[in-house]
Amino acid sequence: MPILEVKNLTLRFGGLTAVNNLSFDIEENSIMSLIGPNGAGKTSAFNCLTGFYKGSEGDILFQGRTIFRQKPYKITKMGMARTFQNLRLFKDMTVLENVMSGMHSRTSAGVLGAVLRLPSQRQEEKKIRQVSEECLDFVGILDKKDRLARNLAYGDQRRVEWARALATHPKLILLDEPAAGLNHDEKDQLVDLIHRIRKDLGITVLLIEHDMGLVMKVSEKIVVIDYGQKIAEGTSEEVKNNPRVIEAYLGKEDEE
Ligand SMILES: Nc1ncnc2c1ncn2[C@@H]1O[C@H](COP(=O)(O)OP(=O)(O)OP(=O)(O)O)[C@@H](O)[C@H]1O
Repeated sequence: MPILEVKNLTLRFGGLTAVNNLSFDIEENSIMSLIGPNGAGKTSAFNCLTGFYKGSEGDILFQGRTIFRQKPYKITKMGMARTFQNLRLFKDMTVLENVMSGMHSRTSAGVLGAVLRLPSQRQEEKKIRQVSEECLDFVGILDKKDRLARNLAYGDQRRVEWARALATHPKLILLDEPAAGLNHDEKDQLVDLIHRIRKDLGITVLLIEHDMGLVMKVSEKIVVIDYGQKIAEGTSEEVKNNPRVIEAYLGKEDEE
């Protein structure tokens, strides 16, 4: 059963059509990648899925319910989490505080409880801390939880972002270029992490990624877009040998 159904999604910026009549499904508990040359519309499509951009036309169903043009926090609450191409950490907060901050959209004790430090609030805070530590352990940086985010190496800062997204207990996680800036070993660890996110946590993964080695290693399905339109869809083998995909990539390289 698909966890996400994108139906004829179109996004226009004035005269420019960034996403053009795009349709695809993501099966529950699978790993899928959205790829395409620079400027193909991948991030724009991601932003529509997560509510950061409001699509112009089409529909997006998450677990059978429409999320088209919904607010980002509502979509997070429904069980979709994302990371960003550019890190968005609170650099002067600790690693643990950064992860805990991601869970506040899901708390229930309310503002009054927070101000008065009611027992219910303290209980909830304890739970948030525990889950955040579990997520930091999962991504392999629990030992760095009390360090300021700004003092972490770049690869570890990326891990904080992943932990923060995982802490919201998503059903679907969207990773926007998770391998960008990582070294060879870190990329290998990322491949392992993506597999564990699906296998151990039962979370469906959608990624945008330029690193084709990584995409080919983890994806069960790949959707390729160019100029906002889907040009191919299939397994790594199918996509790799598709003449339209080869042309889209080589054509763009020639232009550069
Ligand atoms: N906020 C915006 N306003 C106007 N045009 C935009 C906006 N965001 C993206 N675009 C345009 O939409 C098109 C698709 O851009 P997008 O960033 O989605 O591509 P991409 O596939 O994610 O590229 P990359 O791989 O380089 O990140 C581009 O032509 C881009 O210039």
